[in-house]
Amino acid sequence: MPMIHFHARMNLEFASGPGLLDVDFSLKTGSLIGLYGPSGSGKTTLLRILAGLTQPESGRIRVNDRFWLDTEKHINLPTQQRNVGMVFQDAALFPNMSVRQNVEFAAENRRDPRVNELLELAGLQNLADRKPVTLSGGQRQRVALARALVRRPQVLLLDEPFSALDRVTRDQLLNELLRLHRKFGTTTVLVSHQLDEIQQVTDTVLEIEQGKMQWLENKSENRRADKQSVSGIVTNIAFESSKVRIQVQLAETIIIVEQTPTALEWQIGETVKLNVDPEQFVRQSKS
Ligand SMILES: Nc1ncnc2c1ncn2[C@@H]1O[C@H](COP(=O)(O)OP(=O)(O)OP(=O)(O)O)[C@@H](O)[C@H]1O
Repeated sequence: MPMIHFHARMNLEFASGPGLLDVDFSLKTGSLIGLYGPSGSGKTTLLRILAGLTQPESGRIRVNDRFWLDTEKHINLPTQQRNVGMVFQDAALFPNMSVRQNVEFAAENRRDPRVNELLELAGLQNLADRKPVTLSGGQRQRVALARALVRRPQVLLLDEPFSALDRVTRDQLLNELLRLHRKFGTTTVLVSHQLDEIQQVTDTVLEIEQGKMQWLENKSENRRADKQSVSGIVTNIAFESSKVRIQVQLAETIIIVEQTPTALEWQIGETVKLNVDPEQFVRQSKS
């Protein structure tokens, strides 16, 4: 079965002091995995090692039959030869090029039919002639995703690509990511420090903390089971700059739910159902 094997050890300066990044995992080619962990735990470093942007003290990366890295044998393929696509939090698009030109520029051949296919799949046809400066953050990230996929990468690396976006846009883009993944089957690593974001697209989650890893598959099942559906009445809606704080009265508890203004569908006095996840809500006792 086509697999990716990754093993790397590297000394890092964590916030708490020096420590070792020590990661060893295998995944099936074509899978979508989440890489989850707190800030400074080693997620970006792991992606950089995969991409060939950082070299660990020791390690081995095998993608199907090809070694990208083998420190014992002094193999270390440069990034250009690793065939990875990358999307970061802030899409660095070429400002002087249109959306179409940005995607074409990344393609091996400007006339590759994949350019049009991706513009269409990412919902960018109507924006194809616009310059990045005229796009919203979500639209820019769509262009970045299309650009990363146009070269048919073997591995797609996504480093918190949607974390600067509002929740509604983020959810939309996560759905689009899932659709693109199902269509192309590109092996994808999605980094986030928000577990709920990752769990929207995959149950296969690698947790990394202070450079040490563990698989979270079972924990994610448990977390889902933890959620409870409860009914409550909306008792107050307060608009703040970029969000809405909605107060929902349950039997014994008042819960504050934060939403973006565009997602607001509730009215005061309405009975609503909440899927309660303790990490998503600020609980307040009834006074
Ligand atoms: N080349 C390096 N040498 C030594 N230490 C490093 C190196 N690169 C990063 N670090 C340190 O390793 C730790 C992990 O960094 P990394 O960027 O991988 O974390 P992260 O999990 O991606 O964090 P965030 O979610 O904030 O982006 C940090 O404390 C960082 O300062």
